[in-house]
Amino acid sequence: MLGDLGVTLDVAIEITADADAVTARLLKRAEIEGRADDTEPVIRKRLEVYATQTAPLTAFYEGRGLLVQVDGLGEVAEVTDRIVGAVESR
Ligand SMILES: Nc1ncnc2c1ncn2[C@@H]1O[C@H](COP(=O)(O)OP(=O)(O)O)[C@@H](O)[C@H]1O
Repeated sequence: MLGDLGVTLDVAIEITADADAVTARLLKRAEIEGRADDTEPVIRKRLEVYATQTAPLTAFYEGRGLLVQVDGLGEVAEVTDRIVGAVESR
């Protein structure tokens, strides 16, 4: 699809964070924003779907030498700096 647009992919960034940290973030969002889908069973299901359907894609990008993993734990500003660093290193 990108090829049709004459665009090449420089990097694919995978932001990693363990399930407990992600669950805690979403439960906090539930408190703040009251999102009905931020309940523990729904979060667990979303993480399962990610693991089975989306995470396997990383092997595709890794095989092409495009994958960079960024640690998603820490303050938003720290994670942002890591992502910017990963993009700039390409
Ligand atoms: N580094 C972080 N530290 C703490 N909370 C975070 C961090 N990154 C994102 N969040 C919070 O986690 C929640 C989900 O993040 P978001 O990226 O919006 O997820 P979604 O993929 O559901 O859109 C949001 O409330 C966001 O503010």
